[in-house]
Amino acid sequence: MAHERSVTVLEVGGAVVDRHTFYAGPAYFVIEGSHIVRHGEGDYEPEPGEVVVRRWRKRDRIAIPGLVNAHGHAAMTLLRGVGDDLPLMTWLTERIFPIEARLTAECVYWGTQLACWEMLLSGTTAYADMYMMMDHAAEAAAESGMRALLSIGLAATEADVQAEKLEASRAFVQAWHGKGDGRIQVALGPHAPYTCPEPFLTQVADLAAELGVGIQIHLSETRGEVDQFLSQEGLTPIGLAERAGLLNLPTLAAHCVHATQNDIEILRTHDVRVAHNPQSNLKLGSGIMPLPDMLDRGVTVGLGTDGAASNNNLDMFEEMRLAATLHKGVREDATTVDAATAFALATELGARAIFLPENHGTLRPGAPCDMVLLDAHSPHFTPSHDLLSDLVYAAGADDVLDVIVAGEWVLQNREPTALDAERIRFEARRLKDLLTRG
Ligand SMILES: CSC[C@H]1O[C@@H](n2cnc3c(O)ncnc32)[C@H](O)[C@@H]1O
Ligand SMILES: [Zn+2]
Repeated sequence: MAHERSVTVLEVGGAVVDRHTFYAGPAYFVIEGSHIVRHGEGDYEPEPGEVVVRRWRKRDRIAIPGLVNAHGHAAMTLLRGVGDDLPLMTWLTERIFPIEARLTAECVYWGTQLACWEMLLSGTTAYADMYMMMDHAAEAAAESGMRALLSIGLAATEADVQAEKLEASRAFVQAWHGKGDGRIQVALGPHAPYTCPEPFLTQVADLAAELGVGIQIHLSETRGEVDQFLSQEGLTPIGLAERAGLLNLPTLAAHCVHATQNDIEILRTHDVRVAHNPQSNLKLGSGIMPLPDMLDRGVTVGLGTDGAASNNNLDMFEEMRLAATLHKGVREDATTVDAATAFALATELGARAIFLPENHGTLRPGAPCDMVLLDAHSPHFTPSHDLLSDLVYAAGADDVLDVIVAGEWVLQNREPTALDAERIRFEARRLKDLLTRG
């Protein structure tokens, strides 16, 4: 007799398992605990030993893997609309840093809850976040049910402040790495070479090696940054990060807009993961990252929104579509970054970029059940010639109805199950008034 296993069966009207495998019509998934064990076309047929304990009938839904936001600053949702239409350095130093100096722990907590709510509503199940007062961000992330890679953003030029920040990062790793049934992961977060002197970057690398965690950093975001390092150090910011020893750790580098061909070789050699943030880079006037070159050279790239004050939303459907269209225009070649590639950037490759294990960002057997259910009756899927095309070029956040993470429903009919949307709205408005008063 076959060993009995309790399973949940989910029946859907269509599904994308990964960029290569999809069902244009009825399909089913068999879920055991938090993981997918198999999927198939049509109606569910039990296999020996399977005891169906729950059956979710969702033939009016299309299942896709949860989207992965590979770079952001979650609590900046409270700063949405602050300093629009300015270049990065003016935006940061004249508008963002002064208002961030007024942020409190409750701003970070409610700003992160607001970000999680917004991300769930647009089909994101995992995200990377670098910010301040991160214990409060971690608490909010854990409560949301999402997966998150979290880092305290480190920016310090004085030795005593640097030492203090390193100790805070050590404590944060000890408190949160692996928490929430493994959904919360921690990395060290040196903000950028222009806010962290090289010896400090090396200290961060040494601490990451000691603690067994990775790194998130901003690199080569603007031409001005690259020119500054070339003239002062004779190296690009990516070259400097390599010299400082950072790239020997698992590293997630945000932006890399002005990466040179030599920089791309450095990224490839060290298997650095890159977060491409096309909307933020355009809005801040930073430029366009050489995505096709990176992909051709085998660099792992994910997509990110960056913070809500430079995007100005956290919608990964928009990033996916922009990544697919922007580079076609730049190269004057409609075959560049096709729909399957754009979809992979927002799912499977994004998961690799933020160091999630094998199979994350897919609905393959063995993958965690991190799934988004879209409205199959939406005009965007009516009629459907090609599901991947519909997802990348037509669909949007409004098509998201339900979100499941690790087999648990975290959004049901567009209502979060673990977050209190009304309270988040109330607190966000109250805190905005506090932040901007007198
Ligand atoms: C020290 S916590 C993180 C820090 O990063 C700032 N930030 C937000 N967006 C960007 C960006 O595109 N480039 C560089 N820094 C950015 C954020 O405001 C925090 O101060
Ligand atoms: Zn950033």
